[in-house]
Amino acid sequence: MDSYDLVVIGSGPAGRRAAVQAAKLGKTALVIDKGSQVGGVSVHTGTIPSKTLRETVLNLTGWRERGFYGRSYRVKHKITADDLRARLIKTLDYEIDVLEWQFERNRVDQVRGFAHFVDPHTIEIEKDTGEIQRVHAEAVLVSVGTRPYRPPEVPFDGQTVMDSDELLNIKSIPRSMIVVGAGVIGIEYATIFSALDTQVIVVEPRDSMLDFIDREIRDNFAAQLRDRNVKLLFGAGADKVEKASNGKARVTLSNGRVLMAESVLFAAGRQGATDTLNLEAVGLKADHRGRLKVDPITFQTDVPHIYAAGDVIGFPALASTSMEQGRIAARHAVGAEAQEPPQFFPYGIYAVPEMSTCGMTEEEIQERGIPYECGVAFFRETSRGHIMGLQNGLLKMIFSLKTHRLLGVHIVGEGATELIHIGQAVLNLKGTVEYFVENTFNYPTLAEAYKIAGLDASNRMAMLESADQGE
Ligand SMILES: Cc1cc2nc3c(=O)[nH]c(=O)nc-3n(C[C@H](O)[C@H](O)[C@H](O)COP(=O)(O)OP(=O)(O)OC[C@H]3O[C@@H](n4cnc5c(N)ncnc54)[C@H](O)[C@@H]3O)c2cc1C
Ligand SMILES: NC(=O)c1ccc[n+]([C@@H]2O[C@H](COP(=O)([O-])OP(=O)(O)OC[C@H]3O[C@@H](n4cnc5c(N)ncnc54)[C@H](O)[C@@H]3O)[C@@H](O)[C@H]2O)c1
Repeated sequence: MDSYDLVVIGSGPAGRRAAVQAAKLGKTALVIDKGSQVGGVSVHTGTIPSKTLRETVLNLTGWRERGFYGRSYRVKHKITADDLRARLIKTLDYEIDVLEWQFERNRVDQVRGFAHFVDPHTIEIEKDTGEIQRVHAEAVLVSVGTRPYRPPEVPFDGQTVMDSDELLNIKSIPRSMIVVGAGVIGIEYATIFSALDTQVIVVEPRDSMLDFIDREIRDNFAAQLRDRNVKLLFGAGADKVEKASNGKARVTLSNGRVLMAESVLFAAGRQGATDTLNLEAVGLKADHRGRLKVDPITFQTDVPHIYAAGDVIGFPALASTSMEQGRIAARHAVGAEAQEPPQFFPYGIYAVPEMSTCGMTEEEIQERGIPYECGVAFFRETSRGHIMGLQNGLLKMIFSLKTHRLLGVHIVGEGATELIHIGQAVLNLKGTVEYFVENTFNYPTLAEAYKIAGLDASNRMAMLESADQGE
């Protein structure tokens, strides 16, 4: 039986970072994945396909140019599902090639097959060929990720009623779509399809969406969606999803309302892929959503040499954070020094328009009773915004009145997911409003919005401080 310092189950962002990190430290590492190619959900059905699809849609529709040329401007008329897939295939091939090469040059071994535990140090792999292989592991990283939640009563058929994996293989672009669930997946795809002129209705049982985002940013985002006729139906969930005799999909809401559309995207959450790991053999148990509990600093499960990282441990369930978790877990597993995960990480929502956030929202700051002031800049105030024809886009920063430190940065609009990193750096380096006031930014750029928002906040903070001194 082959023996490894680290055996990784799942080749998504957490698994691959962990394996490469262990190999860089001179350890032997094996990655097992049941998929036919490396990369995990991130490469095959999640992050990369959805972001490639978004980019294709923005390019082919001419979305970014409509501020200048009007809402009817199109780069390509009659966009087809094949148009959307063409770029996807090329991008995925490239991603897989890069990953394969990374494993090769770092001497990370790979096996394709289903893995499950036999005992705490032995893992059995069932290969496609039917062959069974067992390996010994000094340490194990469980990074098996999640799969879409598919209730048995929903009649999934991959075309009329689909989950987010199946959406990537649609034969034609639907004229209308009901999106069940206003989580990140639902909202990203709802807005991407709306940009393709699909009439979209979003259904969500809660009274609002994406509550972890600052309310002012969420409200601005929702107003932009409503302005282009995306229907946001909150406060009633989908009770029943059916295929009607006319070939369309029918969704009955918990308040009795009935909706009909050409297609339904069912995006009501995801389920950890732990059910086939035979966790009983190692004395571990997943929760009702298939997730594993870990130590938040070391990523050890209750069995010290078995680690878990990535979506299988739950929030924040991002490719970005999964990679860092995997790296930290691998360092700890092989006895190398590992830093704690950083306090502030960014969250990027690649909707149309995009949003990004880092640090505390205004609501959280109010709850904690911290005295604060906000600074806001609209992209249309920047020269770069004029050049790009931007009519929307907003950057908001929140500062402590006492220490002047940046507490949170929140952006909606073009480039939000790139711009956020300036705010993230200042946050993690404990910077203050003075950083934005005293530094020069490239001109013309959208990053200038930081300067404008910093000045906005600083002016009001100075006013409040001079009033306090006068009292
Ligand atoms: C539609 C969508 C869009 C997303 N967009 C973004 C985004 O823009 N930005 C972002 O940061 N994140 C995004 N995410 C989240 C991101 O994809 C995940 O956070 C990330 O993929 C999690 O990585 P992971 O390492 O946990 O493993 P995953 O990527 O989930 O991969 C797990 C792997 O484990 C394998 N596996 C499972 N069970 C077994 C077994 N028993 N034996 C062998 N192999 C097994 C699977 O085949 C799979 O390859 C998105 C997700 C989805 C679904
Ligand atoms: N850009 C990104 O970073 C990105 C993009 C996509 C996904 N992700 C990750 O993937 C994970 C999963 O995303 P998700 O959107 O599937 O899950 P989610 O759990 O965040 O959202 C599911 C939504 O469906 C709703 N819902 C549940 N039952 C419903 C019903 N019967 N009718 C209507 N709505 C219902 C829930 O209230 C919830 O709002 C997230 O945690 C996210 O971190 C990240």
